[in-house]
Formats: sequence, C-alpha cells, structure tokens
Amino acid sequence: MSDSTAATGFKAGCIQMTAGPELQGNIDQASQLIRQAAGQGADFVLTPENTSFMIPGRRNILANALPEEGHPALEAFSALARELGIWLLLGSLTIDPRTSAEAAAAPPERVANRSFLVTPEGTIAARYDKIHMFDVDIPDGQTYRESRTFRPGGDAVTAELPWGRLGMTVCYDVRFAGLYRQLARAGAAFISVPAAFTRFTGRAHWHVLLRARAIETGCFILAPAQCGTHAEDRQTYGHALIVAPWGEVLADAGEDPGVVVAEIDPARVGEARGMVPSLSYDSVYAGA
Ligand SMILES: O=C(O)CNC(=O)[C@H](CS)NC(=O)CCC(=O)C(=O)O
Repeated sequence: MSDSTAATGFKAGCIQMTAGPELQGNIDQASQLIRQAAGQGADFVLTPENTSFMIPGRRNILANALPEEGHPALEAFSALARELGIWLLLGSLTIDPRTSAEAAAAPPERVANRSFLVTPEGTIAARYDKIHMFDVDIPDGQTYRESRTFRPGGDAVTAELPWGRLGMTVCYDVRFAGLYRQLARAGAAFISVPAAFTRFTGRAHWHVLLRARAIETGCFILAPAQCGTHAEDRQTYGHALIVAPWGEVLADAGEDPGVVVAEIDPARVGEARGMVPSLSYDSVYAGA
C-alpha cells in the first residue's frame, strides 16, 4: 500500500463516569465529560455501558426504558456529536425495542442493552445489542441475572469509521474470545468494549482480558467504563482503558470519573499482525 492510501491517525477518548438512576443527570454527566475529551482533541469519544442508567431491579429498569424514537439521550448526544464534530460511541442505553405506540400501552417484557455509533452529523451509523448476558453469581455475594431483564442480541456488528473498521461489543462480551476473533477477521481495526464491570471481577480480570483481546486480534481496544459506587451500593471497577494491538496500555483512567485520550495510529494494526500472524492461522482440531 502506498503512503497516499495509508490510514491517518486520530485521537480516541474514553469516558469514565458514575451513572445513577436519573436519566437527565446521567446525560449531563456524560455530556460534560464528552466535551472534556473533545477539548483534549479527541475525534472519537466513547461512553460506558449503561450511560443512560444504573438502576437496580428489573421492574425499575423496565419502567424507565424508552424506545429509540424521540429518546432524550439519543437526541441530546446526537446534537452534541454534531456540535463538537466528533464520532461518538454510546456504550449502551437501555432501549425498549418496541415502537412508541406499543411502548405507551404497556411496559416491555425485556429490553435491549444497546450500543450506538453516532456520526459527526448526529445520525446513527450502527447499533449493536449486547450478545452475552451477565447471569453470574459473584463470590462477593452479588447475584446478576441480566437475561431476566434484557433480551440478548444475535448479531455481531462492524461499522466504518474514517480511520478503519470498528467492531462493537459490550462488557461481559469481553470473556468470549470467539466474538473478537470474528470481528477482527471481518476487518475490524478497533473494538469498543464499553463496560460496567464489577469491582470484584474487575480487580482480577479486567486488564488481562482487554490486553488479551488486543493481542489476539491485533486490534486497538477502546474500553470506557463505569466507576465508583452506584445505587444500592453497587460498585464498579473503573479503569477505562485504551490498549494498542501489541498489548500496551496506552491510557488507564484509574478509579475516579474523568476522561483518557490517546493517539491512535492505525498502521500499528498491520505491524502487530505482521510480527505475529496468529489471526490468519486457520486451526483444525481433532478429538476432544
Ligand atoms: O451492575 C450493574 O448494575 C450494571 N452492570 C451491567 O449492566 C452489566 C450487566 S449486569 N455488567 C456486566 O456485564 C459486568 C461484567 C463483569 O463484571 C464481568 O464479566 O466480570
């Protein structure tokens, strides 16, 4: 490939926030941090899983979910992306998948944990519904049954950014390496992993999992995060990360709300895959 066609670099910014149960408060908190990242030169800004809500309890979540049409968070963030002239990944919003008319009649049975890619024109370029549901009993005593409230997605999603292809994932998906390999084989150079990781599992697994996904795929990993203490003493791990294809941590947001911004050079994707071509190896196994 000649220099004239080589992809140019950009700055990615990952938001770290402590979402609560109030939609408007969460929109305000995220918007302020998105402005901060754009102020530091970010061309592409990402917000965590559950940007719209961190509310405990199935009934609360279902009662607060809204359809896409006229959604206050989608409207506010689309306007902000347009104003700032940035690409924006909304890590996830809690979405009632039905029409507004259906939604007005009765609460939904289950909702979507949905990521949106928003263009600098404020339009929605891609949607991804979290595939893997966090149905886990954590040894610290917390029990999670995401699938009681959320309807899992069934499709892997990639989308075009001006600098290369983006693969979209959410939080617990990070434990399913096959999805990441599939996204990379589909041409992704960057993979978003917006999260609300528990503090307990995050301490043990977060950095290792994200660095492993980067190394295996030769992709940049962009992982905005929830942090701090939420309603009903729910604690999330923080440490929003940006990881390079060779596995280096380019930025780590630590434990408090804020933003991290890093320069992304897409040429490093080809360099990493050139040094270790494991992604293009087609394994064939017998037995087991
Ligand atoms: O906790 C909340 O209220 C919000 N969290 C979430 O919405 C989601 C689903 S419950 N959290 C995760 O997927 C954590 C995964 C994780 O922590 C791991 O894989 O270890």
